[in-house]
Amino acid sequence: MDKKYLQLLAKEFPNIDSAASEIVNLSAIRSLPKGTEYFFSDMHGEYEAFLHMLKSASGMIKIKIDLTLGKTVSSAEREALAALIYYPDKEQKRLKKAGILDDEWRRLTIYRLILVLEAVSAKYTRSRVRKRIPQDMVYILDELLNVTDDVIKEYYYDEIITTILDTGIADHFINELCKVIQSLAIDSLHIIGDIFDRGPRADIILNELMKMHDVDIQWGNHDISWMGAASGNRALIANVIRISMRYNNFDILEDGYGLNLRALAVFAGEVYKDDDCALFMPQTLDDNIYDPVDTKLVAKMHKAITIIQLKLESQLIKRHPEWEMDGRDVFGNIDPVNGSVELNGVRYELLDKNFPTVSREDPLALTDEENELMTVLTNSFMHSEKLAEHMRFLYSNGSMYKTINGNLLFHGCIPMDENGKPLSLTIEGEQYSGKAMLDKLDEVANKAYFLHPCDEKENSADMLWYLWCGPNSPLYGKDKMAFFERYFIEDKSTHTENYNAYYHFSEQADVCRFILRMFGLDPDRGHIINGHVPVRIKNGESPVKAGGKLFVIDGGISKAYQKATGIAGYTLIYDSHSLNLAQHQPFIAGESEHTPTLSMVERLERRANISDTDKGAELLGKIDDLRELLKAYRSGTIKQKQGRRPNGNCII
Ligand SMILES: O=P(O)(O)OC[C@H]1O[C@](O)(COP(=O)(O)O)[C@@H](O)[C@@H]1O
Ligand SMILES: [Mn+2]
Repeated sequence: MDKKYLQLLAKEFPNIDSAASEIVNLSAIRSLPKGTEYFFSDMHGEYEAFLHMLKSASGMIKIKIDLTLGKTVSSAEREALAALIYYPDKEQKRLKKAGILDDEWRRLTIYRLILVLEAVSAKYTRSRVRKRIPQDMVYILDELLNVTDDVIKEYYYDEIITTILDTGIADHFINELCKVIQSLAIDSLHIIGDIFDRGPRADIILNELMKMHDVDIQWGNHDISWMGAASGNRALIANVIRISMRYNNFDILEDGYGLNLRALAVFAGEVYKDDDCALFMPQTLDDNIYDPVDTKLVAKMHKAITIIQLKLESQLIKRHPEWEMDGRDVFGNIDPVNGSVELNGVRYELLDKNFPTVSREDPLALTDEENELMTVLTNSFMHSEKLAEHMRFLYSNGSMYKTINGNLLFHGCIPMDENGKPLSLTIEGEQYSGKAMLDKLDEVANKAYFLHPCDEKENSADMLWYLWCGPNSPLYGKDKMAFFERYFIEDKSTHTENYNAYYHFSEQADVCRFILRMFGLDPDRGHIINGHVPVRIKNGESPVKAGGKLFVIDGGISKAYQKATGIAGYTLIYDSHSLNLAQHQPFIAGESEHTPTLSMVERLERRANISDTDKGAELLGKIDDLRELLKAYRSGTIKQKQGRRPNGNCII
């Protein structure tokens, strides 16, 4: 082994004792049960429902409460304890008002919470639990959790709880205990894309995700659209604003990201003064709390930004003939004077014929005012600190796909032709397909955001628009995005969007096995986990496909899609025994009981330990390195130093 590397390692483990004891530690960690992984997708800004899923660990905390206290505590009290764990601040305030918060309640509650904490932390190392506990509580909780003698334990508990009550810190202590339970219940979190759009506050979801210890994101088409907007792509800036207007979402833009929409309001109010913009009335799923805007004005803003988007999209399509998207150059084929468009050789009359900013000679050109407006909006996007912070997080914790613990995670599809062969895409002049396509697109996505202004940055950001809606985009996976047709054309046959052949082929286990192998995974053990396509349970569809090789977990957390799916989302939960699906019912704020229906989709042949996970393989690599270091110390190739390892040995 490289001597330089061993010398670096020797700085951390300066002698035989410290290296050997680290080997023992790591080996012990590898033999613990694997932590519980949670998979979510398609949250689409529904922060209240999603936060509830996080806080309750999608029903797993309630299960632990029932297992621990089911025999001695009534079901109403167990439910109340669950509500306290999920919303400790709010619940304590409510109980105080109701006059329930006395010392007896506090004593009982602390005792019960410690039992639940014991249950959720049972499979973690002591050091890992300590890391999740706030500094001022580490000592007390460590003591409480680790007394083993039952007689001493009872006495000890009483003593410590009495002191907590005497010193007046009980309410704070209860609060923190609840948060530690929440935090330990979810070991790692995988988000299979589409955090943004439709629902009210994707920014609040991101704030919450940024607090989690171990989270990864596989970008969805809606996330990439925001990433492209934040990279300065004007078509995508128009797109994210259009979708916000369509759902009457001002709070995320103005309150969440401080993006100023005044210029758009003024422009739309003037240009569409005498137009009621009836086709553009917003759908209101949730009221704006901070920025209520008159819906008639929203409709004007919605139309104004849609027209700009359509012009910019046609410009993009013309700039990139390699995308072969001429068929989507709708504004290139519009007759703004008599109000019609030609699509695939058929001329359609438009439902709205008022186009004050579109000229017959050059329908794709922005007017000076539109151009100015886009400059203002672009500046606003480029200067939002909060948006930049969220985007950096999406980049640092996100990617086009992820392989983890034998599974393959991506939002949309691996684009395929009618014969099930991976389709290729021209990127930077070269053809890519399958895994290589996703790897290349990951690189392009990074260049779009992180390069300084230059042609390469701009072309990369253009590619993010393609990823949003292009026919061979692995994040989109449909032949077209028919939003123009849905606004402007009555004939519903033009509204149809056809899914890529992947969605048909991936129902076959053999195809999934082929894809898993393409990503270097074991097809016997692995699964593909996708979002993007709402699973219509009420029409008899199942999220478990291809004989259990593929899970599609878009169950409609998004309110806009709950009518179609019949439920309110899924969580896939992968613990050391099995893979389970939690099926959620619509979330109603203020109601505490939202325990989902759990069903097991696969039982593991034997309990999985950390040694069976990617982390376990990483630790094994470390153990091998340390063994080499031991050899080097014993042979004298590297000299030992006295002293201990600088910062303890809390690897996991
Ligand atoms: O229902 P909405 O919000 O108008 O969105 C419809 C559009 O969203 C899409 O379904 C893409 O969004 P998803 O990735 O959430 O499916 C398009 O195919 C479709 O044109
Ligand atoms: Mn999607």
